[in-house]
Order: sequence, then C-alpha cells, then structure tokens
Amino acid sequence: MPKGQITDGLRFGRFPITAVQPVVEGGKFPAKALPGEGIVVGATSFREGHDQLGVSAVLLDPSGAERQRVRLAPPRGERGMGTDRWEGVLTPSETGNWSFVIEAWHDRYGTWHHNAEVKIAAGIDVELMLAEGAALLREASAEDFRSDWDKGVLRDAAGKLADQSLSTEERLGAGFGHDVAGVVAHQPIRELVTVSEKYPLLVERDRAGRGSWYEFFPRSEGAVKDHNTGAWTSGNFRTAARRLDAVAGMGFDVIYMPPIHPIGVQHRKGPNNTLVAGPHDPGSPWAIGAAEGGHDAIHPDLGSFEDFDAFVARANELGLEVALDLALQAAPDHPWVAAHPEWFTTRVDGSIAYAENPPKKYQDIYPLNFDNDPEGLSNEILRIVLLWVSHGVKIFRVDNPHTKPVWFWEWLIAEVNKSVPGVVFLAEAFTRPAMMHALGRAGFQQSYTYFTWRNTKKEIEEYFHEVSHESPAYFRPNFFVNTPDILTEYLQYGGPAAFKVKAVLASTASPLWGVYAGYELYEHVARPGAEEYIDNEKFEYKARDWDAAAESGRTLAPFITRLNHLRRDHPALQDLQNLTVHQSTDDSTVVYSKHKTLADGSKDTLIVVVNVDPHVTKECSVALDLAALELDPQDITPGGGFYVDDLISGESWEWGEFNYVRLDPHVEPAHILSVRRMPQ
Ligand SMILES: O=P(O)(O)O[C@H]1O[C@H](CO)[C@@H](O[C@H]2O[C@H](CO)[C@@H](O)[C@H](O)[C@H]2O)[C@H](O)[C@H]1O
Repeated sequence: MPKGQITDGLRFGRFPITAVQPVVEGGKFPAKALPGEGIVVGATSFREGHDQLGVSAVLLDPSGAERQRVRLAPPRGERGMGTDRWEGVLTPSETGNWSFVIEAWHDRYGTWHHNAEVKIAAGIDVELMLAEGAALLREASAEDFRSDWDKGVLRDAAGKLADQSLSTEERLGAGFGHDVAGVVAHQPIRELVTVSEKYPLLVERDRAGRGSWYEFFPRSEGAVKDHNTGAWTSGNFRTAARRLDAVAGMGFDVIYMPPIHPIGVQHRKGPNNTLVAGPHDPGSPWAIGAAEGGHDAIHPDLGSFEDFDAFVARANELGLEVALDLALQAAPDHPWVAAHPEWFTTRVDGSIAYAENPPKKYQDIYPLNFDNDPEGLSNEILRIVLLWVSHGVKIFRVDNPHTKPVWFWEWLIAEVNKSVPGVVFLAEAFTRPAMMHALGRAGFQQSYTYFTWRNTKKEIEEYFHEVSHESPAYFRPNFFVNTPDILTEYLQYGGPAAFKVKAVLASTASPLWGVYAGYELYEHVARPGAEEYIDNEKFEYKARDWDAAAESGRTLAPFITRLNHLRRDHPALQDLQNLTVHQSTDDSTVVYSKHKTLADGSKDTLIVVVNVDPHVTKECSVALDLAALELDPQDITPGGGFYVDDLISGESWEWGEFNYVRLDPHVEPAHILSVRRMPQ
C-alpha cells in the first residue's frame, strides 16, 4: 500500500492530477513532437490543506528510460490566480515513441520554508520550526541519490539550524540559503509522490514539422511556345531540374510538384477552368489517368522514371526533398475506371458523378468510393505510395483528404511508415476544423491552414495563438502564402508590401511555410469573380522569365532568401509552441515573439513586429511581456533595457517594456528583431 493512501484501484492518487496536456483523445493517439522541439507540458494538480505541492514532468525515451525531468510552475499570466495549473517544457531529442508522466508530491522543504518564514516572523514556535528544519535537512542529506557535495550542503545547513549558539537569523539564514535552495531546486525533498498515467509522444523526423516548401509545375519550367501555331512544347524533369538551383538558393528545402501522371482526355478542362479544352491544352494535372496509365505512371511529356530519378537525385544534391501530390481520384479514362468500377459510385443510369468540393466543381474527375472494396482499393493505394517511396519520395501532399474516410488515412499512414519510417503526409483539407483536426490525429504530420485568409490584426493574433497553443499536439500548420488555387484579395490588392507581410508572418510564426511559384514575382491578377490566378497554370503552361525579373529587381526572391536563412539560423523559429503575442496600440500592428532555450542553456529570442496594413504607415507603442523573453541579468543595459538587432534592415535599438515603432509598408512593413544576448 503506498504511503499516505488506503488502497490502489482508486481513480485519484494521493494528489489529484487532471487535465494533462499534451494528451490526444485520452492518450489514444500520440501527441506530436520533433527532435529538439520544446513541448509545453501541463497539468492541473492540487492538494488538501495548506501544505506545498510540487509538480514535475518526466520525459521517457522509447526504451522507457528517464531522459528529462522538469519542475512545473504556474503558467505566466496565471501566477497567483489560484488556477492550480502547472506548466513546463520538455524537449525530446530523437525520433521514436517517447512518453511522459506527471508527478505530484508533497514538497517538504517548500512547506517548511513557508511555515518557518511566517511563524518565526510572528514569534510563533521559533525553536520548534528551527528544529524541524534541521531534522528535515539532515534526513535529506542521507538520501542516496544526492551527490556528496549536495549532501554536505544540506548537512551543514542542518547543523547551523540546530546550533543554539547562533542567532535565530543566522540559523534561519542557513536553512534558507541559496546553496540549499539550489540543491532542493535540482532535487526536491519529496514525499507522497503521485505518478500519472504514461502519455505517448511521437517524435517524428524534422521534415514532419519543419520545412520551407516551394511548389512548381515541372511542365512549365522549360516550356516553349511556338508563336506561329500557338502550341507549346512541355517542360520536363530535365528542364525543370534547371530551376532547382534557384529554388535551393532561396533557402527552400522541399520542392513540391502537383501530380506528374498522365492526364485524362475526356472532359479535360481548358484555360481558366473552362469546360472545353483545345487540342493543345494540357489539362489539369489533378485529372489523373489516361491511356498511358494512372497513379503509377509518369506523364510522357515529363519524361521517364529514369528522368524522374535524376530529378530527385539533383534535388537531393541541392538539399531539397521532393514532395509529390497524392490526389486520389480518377479522370474518366483512368485505367481504374474500366478495371475496377467498384471503386466508384455508379448511378442507376450507369454513369459516375464527377467530383466536387462545393462550391467547386471538378467535371474532369471521378471521386473514389472506399466502401465497396475497402481492402482492394486501400492496397492499391498503398502499392502506389510505396512505388513512389521507392523512387525517393518521402513527402506527400495529399489532395482533399477530407473527401476520403479518416480510417483509411490512419491505416495508410501507419502502413507506409511501417514499411519505410519517416514518410510525411501534408493534408490539403480546407474544411471544418473537426475534420482537419481528426486528420492530424489520424497521422497527417502537417496540414494546410486558414492562414491565407487571416489578414486583420485580430484574426492573425487569434489564429497564431490557436495553432501554437491550442492544437499543436495533433495539428501542425503549414502556412502557405498562396497556392495555385488561392490568390486572396489581400494579395490581389495589397501591392508588394502585402507579399512581404504574408511572407514574414508565415515564415516566422510557423516552422512550416510554403510558397507557390510566381509569388516572388508578385503575381496578383485574379480571374474575374474568382480567388484564383488568371490564366492559371493548372490548365496551361506558364513560362516565367526569372532572369529578367532578377535583372530588373522586381522580385521578392532576395527577401524570401533572407527569411529562409533566418529560419535556419534561429532555433526559435523552428519550434511552434514558443509563440507569445504582445500588445501594440495600433490596430494593424501585430507583435509576437518566439523564444527558445537551447540544450546548452543559451537563448534565442526574436520579436516580430508587422504592420499588416499594406497601404498605410503606422506609428504606435509596442508593450512587451518581458517575462516571455526571459532576459538574463547580463542582457540588461545600464539604462535598464536591452538591445535588439533588426534582421531585415540591419538597424539596432535599445528596447524596453514600451517601445515606439513606425512601419512604412512602402519601405519595410516588418521588423524581425533579435534580442542581443551577452555571453554568460
Ligand atoms: O478542392 P481543393 O480546393 O482543395 O483543390 C485541390 O483539389 C482539386 C481537385 O483535385 C484541384 O483542382 C484542380 O484539378 C481538378 C481536377 O483536374 C480540376 O477540375 C480543377 O478545376 C482544378 O482546379 C486543386 O487544384 C487542388 O488544389
């Protein structure tokens, strides 16, 4: 029988431990984590009476060995509010199935310290309190797990506490000394330890949660138009590979391509989403499948498997991972349609309804039906995914996963990773939060988000808080600034400043961000009445003159390059949960910080200030929550402030709690300030 408890089998232990986080569906699914990522761990724990409670979180590696133990404290902002909430940060170091537990315990030293302070000041039980302190420290000095040095510190203090030849102040001073505080902070004097259940933490490889994505259509790179006939010669993997140097040069690390398979002929779409294609129109790459093959084939215009392998190899040489689109649907001429009619929903008249994602209509594709032959269809898809994995693809961007059953994704992602660990899936599910979150729980490592449509200060602050503090255990946001489908009004009408604003927000707030080609050229003209690019590359070739843009200087590429380099250089930008929103007096100036303490104890802190009004210069005062920046005494200037260096403009300032800011969107709409830390 554990000390202090009648029996096991009760649901509460000696001290209640409730509302533990991160816990997904009661621990049915693991919480997400990355190597070296700070994971915020919390619990509500409390006790009867007035004695002090200590709460710790303990991190266990895949073998079950203890790898980290941190004492939890009331969350900033809740201190002294009596919420009984405790929080701290655990940092797993490698991939694997980790876990953690919460421990709550009677804090013997804290309890004695508090009572002694109050009673001795009031002249109550003075000798008794000193004697109790001496006995406590003497007992602790005999605990086996303590070092000889610590034992000595506790023994000396116990001796002084008991030494009646000393004054009360001297005796108490010994019991309250910094050295004793240091020893018990490191290894508390604990009793009645209550241990929670074990909660799973899945630590996946870096690219599962960190990365800078660049999307492009390989058929456009190197495509040439015959101006006499109007016909194009498609680009291919060999010509597209020539663009990879520039993409890697901008600091991206994932190159994502829309589907590369044969494109259906029946119901092929023409330019600007029209329903009739001309003889030279290449069709939408998402209309997968034709006489040449389906999801396991390569569009003949793009090349052979050998060409694809060479493309992957070149990308890898440049530090880029290739991400492929997994769009589970079929053009009417896909081989599946004839061979497996049971994989589709056939109506009474024998026809198959085309796919939709209301209000969008996809007249050139059929949706799959997973209910008639779940096993056959699932195994075929697994075969296809593993085929591409065998060609070096370990990242998939999944088109519309919310139109397929969630169980299928849970199965597929687990099966693929059982065969080849480390395969990453990005969910392109723009739908209701319940489904988006369920897909994350089912195993999708990352997800597209609503970021593109969050433009006002209030929207951005709320969304950043939500993705960094409310849902990170199961939903990792990939902040794409645009996609071939999404050209928001903000970008259509915001001018170049809008492009900078979105790029700064996306690349600094989330460890995952993405850009679709043409963003760096400020492409911003939409098809009338749509939120999509005019003359969209989804339906036609688009040859861009990158060199002319670079020569004229009308390109955001250098700015994007700078952002990606900052992301690599600053560990604080590689974590998701370390974002704190700060206040400003202007309704367009968004302020947040990203702060991280590294394994060696050093700290990396960035403060991002963005004027999200791309048209108007804003002046305001920024009020910082200084506790979130964890400034060390040596970082404080003689004036009581601290120095910040703007990583965009190169300027430096002395900042404090309240700071004047002026951001002219036509010059630079943002500061990315690095807090200057003095060597320890
Ligand atoms: O439905 P979403 O808005 O999430 O968009 C994704 O899926 C679409 C269907 O695959 C895809 O749409 C494109 O391909 C369709 C099939 O060829 C075509 O009918 C659409 O007109 C075209 O936009 C979209 O690109 C993808 O991001």
